[in-house]
Order: sequence, then C-alpha cells, then structure tokens
Amino acid sequence: MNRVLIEGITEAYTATGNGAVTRSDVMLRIEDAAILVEDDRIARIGTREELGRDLPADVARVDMGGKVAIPCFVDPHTHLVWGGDRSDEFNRRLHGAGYVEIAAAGGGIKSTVRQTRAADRDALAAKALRTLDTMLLHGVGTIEAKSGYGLDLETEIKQLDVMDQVSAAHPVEMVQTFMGAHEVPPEYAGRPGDYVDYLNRELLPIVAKRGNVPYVDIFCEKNVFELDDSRRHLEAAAAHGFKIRMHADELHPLGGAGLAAEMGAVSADHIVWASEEHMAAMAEAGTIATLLPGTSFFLRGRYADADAFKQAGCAVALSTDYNPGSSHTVSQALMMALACMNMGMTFEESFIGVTLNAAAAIDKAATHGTLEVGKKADIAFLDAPSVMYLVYYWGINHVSDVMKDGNFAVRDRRRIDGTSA
Ligand SMILES: N=CN[C@@H](CCC(=O)O)C(=O)O
Ligand SMILES: [Zn+2]
Repeated sequence: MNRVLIEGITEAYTATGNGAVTRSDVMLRIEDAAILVEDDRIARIGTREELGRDLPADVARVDMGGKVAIPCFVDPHTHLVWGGDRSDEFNRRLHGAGYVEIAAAGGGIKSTVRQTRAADRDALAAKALRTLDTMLLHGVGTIEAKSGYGLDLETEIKQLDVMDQVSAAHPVEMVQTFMGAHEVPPEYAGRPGDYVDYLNRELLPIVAKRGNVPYVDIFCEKNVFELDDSRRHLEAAAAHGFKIRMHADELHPLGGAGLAAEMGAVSADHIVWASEEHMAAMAEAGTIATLLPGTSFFLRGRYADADAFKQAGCAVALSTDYNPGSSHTVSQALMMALACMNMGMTFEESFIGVTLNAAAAIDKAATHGTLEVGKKADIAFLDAPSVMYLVYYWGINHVSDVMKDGNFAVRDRRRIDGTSA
C-alpha cells in the first residue's frame, strides 16, 4: 500500500456528505491540517497534531509549504471534443450579431459540426488532451463530457471513441454522455422529428452497446427539439437504460425543466427560464439544477435564478459548459465568482456547486466532491492566503498542485506524470 501524509496545509476546506445538498451548513474548515492518503483514497483528515499520533511506520511525507487544500473541482457539463474553433464568430458577436441569428445563418453549433466532421481522430484527441491538461491545471479532477458535434453515426461515434482514447491516457476522470440531439443536422433541416426517429432507430442501440455511456442529453429548445420530440427521444433513451440529462429552458421558457422532472432526469442544465412550478417539480423528482453562469456571461444573457431554485428545494450545481461557442472556459473558480456576483449565491453555495453537488450531478457524490475519509484522494492545493481567494481574488488561477487518485498530477503549476508523491 502507498501511504502519504500531506502536511503544510494552512487550511483544508470542504463540504461534507455523500449526496446532493440543498443547504450550505455542511462546510468543514480545518486549520493547520494534514491528510493521510492510502493508495487512491483519503484515510484520515484532521489537524497536523491529530494526524501526527499513531502514524503507520511506512508513511512518506509531503510538505506543501503552506497551501490551502480543497477537493478537486468536478465539472458536470462539458462539450470536450470538437474540431476547429469559433473565434471569428465570437468577434462577430462583439460587433453586434446575435447567437441565434448566427446559428440561423448556418453558424453556431452547425459550424462546429462541419469542423468536427472534417477533423481526423488524432487531431481531435490531441486537442482534447490539451484541454484536459488545462482543466487539471485549474484544479478539475472529474468531468462529464458530451458528444453532439457529429450529428451522424460516423462522427458521433468518432467523438465517443476520442473520449475513450483520451480518458485512458489522462488523469482527469470522465463520464460520457451521448448528445446526438444537440442540433438538427443539415441533412434533416426542418425535420427534427425525422432526425429523432433516426437517432432512436440507428444510434441509441449502438451507443447503448458500448456500455460506458451512462447518459443521454438533448437540447430541448424552441426551433431545435421541442417538447414532443424531446420526450420521444428521452423515452427511447430510457428504454435502452440511459439516464437522462437535459439542456433545458436556456433561451426560451419552453418547459424543458418540467420535462426533466417528468423523466426523472439526473440533471437539468441552463434552466434560465424555468418556471417556479417546474422548479418545484425538479425538487420533487430529485433533479439537480446545474446552472451555467459562464454561458450567460459569454452570451451576455440572463442568469438563472439560483435563489428561486434554492427556495424550491433544488440542489444547485455549477458548470463551465466548456464549448467553442457559448462558453469557452474551463475555470470552475470563475463560475463560482460569476455565480456569487451575478446569481446571488454565497461563497459556500458556489463552492458546494462546483464540488459536492457537481459530483452528485454525475452520480459520484459517494466517492467524489469532498475531503472525507473513504473518498477519492482528489485534492487541489491553492497558493493563496485563504480559500476565499477563489472568488475574492477573481480571474486568477490559484491552483498550484493537484493530486488525482492519490498521485500528484500537477506540482508547482506544472503537469507531471503522476506517480510520485
Ligand atoms: N445550448 C446548446 N449547446 C451548447 C452550445 C454549444 C455551441 O454553441 O457550440 C451549450 O450548452 O451552451
Ligand atoms: Zn452544453
């Protein structure tokens, strides 16, 4: 067994618990802390003095030299794999063009679909690996990643294959989602129902057979997949054993949040325009509200009403929505800052949103998202005077070291191969 005692931690800060929480009185702060790691798990956590007693003889020691320890961030909504970029389109938006207007003219998601179809597998993998490195350097240990820039059998499978490939080669842990229903492809222009038939008939059975894609997601939106088509696709997905997540009520109040509750979705995401009735239905169904403040920021749009979700009794998670068009960032610390300043969340609520509740939004709260005995040794270290600097000194990457599965994968802001403690 590999045993490492991590010392020199000015404070360890974490939520506590094994499932999504709707209140923020679950925080634990330990000053002058130490953490004993055994293989890939946290074996003990407490003050340096407490952990100094009765230590196993074979323990190695690592002195962090005065850092803050937090659980690695979990990012429960990313579009990891795509080709090209949309920096030109971004500049057009700065000159006044609208996101919906660009999409209607064949840009937006459709532009990334063209670039992803044209890209070869190795190029997509190399780009995704660079992104995973950037995520890790920003303290992210686990992500959800979606397909959805292929919209045909060949390219959707190519995206899932790339996820398999990079996941096997990189410490950031990944759960996969099939999102063939991210947009209506040009081949089915104006016929979303026919495309849903195609997905249900041809793609769902093939993706289900892969055995490592637990979720199906859909962009339930006006003029994309409206409620009836969404329900038909999600019911077919559920019949194949997939769990459900949704892009819902992002741009219009269509009622996607209500459908998410009806389907027992694990998570409904965006939900900027969700009604109070549907928030209550989500709370009743245990559907997590995954809010994406980076998308509101980048599209200069309305922010989701975090307080209303809280009043309704919904657990709230936060995510970057990393993608080339509507939120091109991997920083969960920045999502905390945006949520605190623009959505009225407290520091504690935002911290829970990017750790424990984010883990719950991908069914991993029992093992991820907190620094507690028995949980994964996924620890991010901040070179900062206190954990508050995550938001208080915003726009800065304070993460200097990252331990993933009990191995250091980042030391002094550099990626390392991960075997040394
Ligand atoms: N809303 C739909 N899908 C993405 C946007 C993807 C894109 O613009 O490429 C989202 O979650 O924001
Ligand atoms: Zn998204």
